[in-house]
Amino acid sequence: MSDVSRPSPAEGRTTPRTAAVIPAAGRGVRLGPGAPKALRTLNGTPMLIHAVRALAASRAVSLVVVVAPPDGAAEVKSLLDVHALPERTDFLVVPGGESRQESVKLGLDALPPEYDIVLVHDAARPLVPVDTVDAVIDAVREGAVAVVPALPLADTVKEVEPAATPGGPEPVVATPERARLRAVQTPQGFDRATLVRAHETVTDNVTDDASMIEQLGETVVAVPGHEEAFKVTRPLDLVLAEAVLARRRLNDGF
Ligand SMILES: Nc1ccn([C@@H]2O[C@H](COP(=O)(O)OP(=O)(O)OP(=O)(O)O)[C@@H](O)[C@H]2O)c(=O)n1
Ligand SMILES: C[C@](O)(CO)[C@H](O)COP(=O)(O)O
Repeated sequence: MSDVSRPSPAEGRTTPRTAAVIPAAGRGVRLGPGAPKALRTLNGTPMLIHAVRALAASRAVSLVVVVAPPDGAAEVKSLLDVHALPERTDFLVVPGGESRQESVKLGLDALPPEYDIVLVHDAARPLVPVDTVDAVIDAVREGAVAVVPALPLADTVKEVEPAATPGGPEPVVATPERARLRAVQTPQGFDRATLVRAHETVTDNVTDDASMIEQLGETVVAVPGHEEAFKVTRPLDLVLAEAVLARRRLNDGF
């Protein structure tokens, strides 16, 4: 295991530059038939635009790389052109791949050299609050090589064996201690060089980037996540996302 500390800004370096990679190339099979998930709308605005705005709301993020559905890069570029986005932020669009992991790698490959910190954020988590984004960036700036926002679980979790017949009962084999479990969200934040090394060396299919860092033997730390950073995965999540947006409009007074 290597040392997780890197020189921090306080130790004399200039503040490292931060870019965000937003994988948005998934189909959204669990959401049901329709356009690719990132292009479906919430309160009339594509989910991807909500996610881009959420990341660009952080003053630390100066570049957002959107990884578009493979045949949808032109459509994503025009969406970024027509929706209001902060002028201080640069945007790049690249076509994605077959898996989330491949899409993130394609986004990383497009990053200009001057970025030292990389956030990876699901387009499917359109409502992450800026405070959560900033908490992740701060933890990386303070020296962690990999940071995940995480929440305690409300349900008890069981480990099961596969069912003997599809849809049949699954034998329960273990009940992990819930107090030590966390549900992890995005954006996950990384020292860029470590994340690139992980994507170049880990060949297993994994469901998040931080687990690739764990496979390198590096330390991943968790910071508090946020309920509103939930992932839009199934149809009911769309209802929840619309409700969160309605509450925000009410709170903002318009
Ligand atoms: N080939 C892929 C697959 C997924 N993603 C992105 O990874 C994020 C998390 O994935 P998930 O929620 O599983 O999205 P989908 O793969 O679209 O969902 P499903 O598995 O239901 O098809 C999403 O923003 C999705 O667009 C991606 O960029 N490229
Ligand atoms: C990266 C992630 O959002 C962390 O919880 C999650 O693992 C993505 O999983 P998916 O099945 O690809 O949506």
